[in-house]
Amino acid sequence: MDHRKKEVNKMSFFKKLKDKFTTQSDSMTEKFKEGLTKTRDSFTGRINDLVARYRQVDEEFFEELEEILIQADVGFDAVMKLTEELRMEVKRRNISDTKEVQSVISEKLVEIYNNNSDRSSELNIQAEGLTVILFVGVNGVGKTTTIGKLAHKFKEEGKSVLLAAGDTFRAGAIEQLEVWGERVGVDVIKQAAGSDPAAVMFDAVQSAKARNADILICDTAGRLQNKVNLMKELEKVKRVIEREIPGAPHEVLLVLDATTGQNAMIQAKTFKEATDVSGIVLTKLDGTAKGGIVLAIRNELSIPVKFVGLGEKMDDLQDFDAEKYVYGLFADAIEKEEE
Ligand SMILES: Nc1nc2c(ncn2[C@@H]2O[C@H](COP(=O)(O)OP(=O)(O)OP(=O)(O)O)[C@@H](O)[C@H]2O)c(=O)[nH]1
Repeated sequence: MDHRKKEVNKMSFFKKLKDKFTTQSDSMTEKFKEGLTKTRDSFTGRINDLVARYRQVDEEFFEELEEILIQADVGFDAVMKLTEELRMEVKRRNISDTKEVQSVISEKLVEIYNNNSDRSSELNIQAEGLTVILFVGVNGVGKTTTIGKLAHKFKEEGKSVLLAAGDTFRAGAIEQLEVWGERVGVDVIKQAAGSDPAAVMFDAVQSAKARNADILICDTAGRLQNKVNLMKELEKVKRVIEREIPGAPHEVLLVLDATTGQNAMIQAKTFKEATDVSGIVLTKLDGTAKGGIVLAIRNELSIPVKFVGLGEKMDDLQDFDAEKYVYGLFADAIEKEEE
């Protein structure tokens, strides 16, 4: 009986993920696997190597593991939390074989992500009436591309979408948004460069209401140099939107570039102080070997990652899902897991 119980316990998290994600091929899971190739090759490759070198789970093993996790941008606090829980779990389940630990690591990564915030990863979309989504973030992180991809996603779902060119500050920002609008087939509400972003938002909300649009996605300027100005501008924009539609904006999404590591964390902290960020979009996760940043963000900021950018194509913006993410990280080992 005891033995059987152990076998059930050993029906590892890897096996669970394998059953869930490989029995029926799901294009979203494949995207996570593909998009996380760089991280998998380095981070997971190093974990495999660690497991191969250590037969026993001892203190040195944990120390090396901590280093690997920190180098993958998981973030110091999250790493400490993770390894502390791992130590307990290894004791509790009486695990001595390092191979088994890999699956427990993946399980703990999901737990740490999912337990860390009461806010869900799902977008707050209104069942009826207009949903307003405000995008914030510094220039160059992929904000415009993400707005375009998200507009495409909503259109595919049959929703009517409108874009607001609220970045009136950066040269070319309005035109760039228009290019995306044309590509996706949605209209862009704009004014001349240099005009008041709050006035653009007012127009955009009026148009969205007049057209009975489902979703209004608003771009904003990403000036960070002066936090007080940033704060004032975002407050004003939000006030105008809220006055027209009580309860809006329904989401304030901060776009961060995963390849910038600690810089992204600093930006996130500044924006969090400037405005009430409801979710993060982490772009270019496919372009970094340090995909652990997803966990650092969740752990240090307690803001859910709502979307991740896993490539440059229109359908490369994916809803974030912790299990799919971990599957992407450990895909090779999970697929090899025995039946
Ligand atoms: N590989 C990859 N590239 C991305 C992703 N998201 C955006 N990019 C690319 O990043 C570059 C910058 O994106 P843009 O949307 O143009 O961003 P930007 O105009 O520099 O700045 P903002 O719009 O102000 O953020 C573009 O070449 C995008 O194709 C992603 O998830 N993966």
